[in-house]
Amino acid sequence: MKREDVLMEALPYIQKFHGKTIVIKIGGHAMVDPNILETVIQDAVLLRYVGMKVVLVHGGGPEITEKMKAMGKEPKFVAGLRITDQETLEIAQMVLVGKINDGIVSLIANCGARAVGLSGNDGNLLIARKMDLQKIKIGDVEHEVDLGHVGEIEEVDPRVVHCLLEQGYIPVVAPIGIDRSGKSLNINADTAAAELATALGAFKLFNLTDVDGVMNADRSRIYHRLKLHEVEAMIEDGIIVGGMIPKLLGCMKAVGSGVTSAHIVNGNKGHNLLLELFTDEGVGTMLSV
Ligand SMILES: Nc1ncnc2c1ncn2[C@@H]1O[C@H](COP(=O)(O)OP(=O)(O)O)[C@@H](O)[C@H]1O
Ligand SMILES: CC(=O)N[C@@H](CCC(=O)OP(=O)(O)O)C(=O)O
Repeated sequence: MKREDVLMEALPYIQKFHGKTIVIKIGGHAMVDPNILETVIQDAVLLRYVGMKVVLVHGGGPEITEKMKAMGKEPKFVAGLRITDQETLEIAQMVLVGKINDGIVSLIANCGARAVGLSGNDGNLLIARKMDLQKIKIGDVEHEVDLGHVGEIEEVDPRVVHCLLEQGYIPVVAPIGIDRSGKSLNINADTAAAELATALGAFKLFNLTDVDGVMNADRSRIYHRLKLHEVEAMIEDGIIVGGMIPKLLGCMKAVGSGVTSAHIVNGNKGHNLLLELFTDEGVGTMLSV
């Protein structure tokens, strides 16, 4: 394909997406290489300059795990959610708000746009409540597990994000929520991104992770297009497991509540965000109703 053909293929998409809101979740596994993260940020800034309203939500799971291990703590997960005691919550806040959020805001500035970092307590953005006990099966016996300071989002007040978008800023959101008494809660970043996309009435939700998309049972191929009922069946059949569960539950909720499509894309491959958005074939998995 000639270089001008690439641009001509993108043009109708650029026109269609102008003025639309896109929520991009950058997973911790898509931030391991700083050079790749910089490419993702360059893409996000480009989207902002072609007239899209860009909101970033970031994770940081691998870095929280690393810090926990360095402090002699063993990380434990239930259905992709981290069991969070008081010390783990403090580590998560330090890593997510103190380090990663700040780093992304600086990277955006280096790429020539303006960003503002937020977490769930800013403008009551993510109001949550402590998550109920989770049921897990060990052998034939069902156990109830308390996840600790893990939040389930009750309400999103997107006004602070709207204000920033109107003023041309890129909001960068860390997945820490607050409960109604002002206590912080650790929230899965995929869930936070999906709830935010829904509350903003976003056009698209993007999930940048470390696999090319949603894969089949033996991980030999990816699905480029999936419908809600197909994903439901894949979760039930155990084809979708671990960290992919909150990702897809979030995408399903967003798409079921009016977000036109949700995309799972490999964030570790250069400019995949642009390729998924602006080419006919795309590169990852697109989920729609
Ligand atoms: N059906 C599936 N297709 C692709 N990946 C899957 C699937 N089920 C589970 N996974 C796992 O989900 C992981 C992505 O989730 P996670 O580790 O939480 O990433 P992130 O930090 O980007 O949020 C993949 O690396 C993969 O191991
Ligand atoms: C409750 C819960 O699991 N919170 C997550 C928050 C960060 C996150 O979701 O990061 P990724 O997107 O990189 O996985 C955690 O502690 O790992």
